[in-house]
Amino acid sequence: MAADISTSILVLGGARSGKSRFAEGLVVDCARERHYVATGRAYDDEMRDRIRRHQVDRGDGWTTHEEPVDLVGLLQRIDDPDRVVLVDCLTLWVTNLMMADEDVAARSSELCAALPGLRAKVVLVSNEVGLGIVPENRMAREFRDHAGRLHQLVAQVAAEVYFVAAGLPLRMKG
Ligand SMILES: Nc1nc2c(ncn2[C@@H]2O[C@H](COP(=O)(O)OP(=O)(O)OP(=O)(O)O)[C@@H](O)[C@H]2O)c(=O)[nH]1
Repeated sequence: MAADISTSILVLGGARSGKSRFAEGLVVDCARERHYVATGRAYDDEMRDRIRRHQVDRGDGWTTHEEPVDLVGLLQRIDDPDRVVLVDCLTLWVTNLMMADEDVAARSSELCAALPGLRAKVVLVSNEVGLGIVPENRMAREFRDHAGRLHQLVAQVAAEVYFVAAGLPLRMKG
C-alpha cells in the first residue's frame, strides 16, 4: 500500500500500561479543539464504572463520540483542521468488526487510506496483544493477527509511533 504519511500518531501498549493517559497528554499539548472517539461499549457494570472514571478524568473540554464500528465514517464526519481527535482504541474496534462479521482487512485498509487525507490531527491508541503465547482459541488467534496487521498498516502511515510500558513511552517512529 502507498505509505503517504499523515500527521497521525499511533500509541501502542499493553493493558494498564498508561497508554491512554500518555495519548491524552499528546492531545492536550496540541492546543486544538479536543474530540474523543470511544470504540468501547459498556457490556457490564465494571466497564460502565471504568468509562465513567475515564470521563471524569478527562474533564471538561472534550467532545465525546461513541462509535463501535464505523470509525472511518465518523473520522470523516468530524474532520476539521482545528480539531485533534483521540481514538481509544483500535483493538476494541477490531473486536467489534469481528463481532459484526465485517471484513477486518478491508476496514483496516480503508482506515489507513483515509488517515493521510484527514485535516484533523488524529491520535490512535491500541493494545499490543501479540507479545504473549499463541492463544489456544481460534478466534483469539484471528483477533491477535488482525490487530498485528492493522498496527503495521497504521504505523506505515503515522507520522509518530510510541510504545508505552510501565507508564513510560518509547518513541519508535518520528
Ligand atoms: N463508550 C465509552 N468508552 C470510553 C469512554 N471513555 C473511555 N472509554 C473506553 O475505555 C477504554 C480504556 O479503558 P481501560 O481499559 O481502563 O484502559 P487501558 O487502555 O486498558 O489502560 P491504559 O493502558 O492504562 O490506558 C477505551 O478503550 C475506551 O473505549 C467514553 O466516554 N465512552
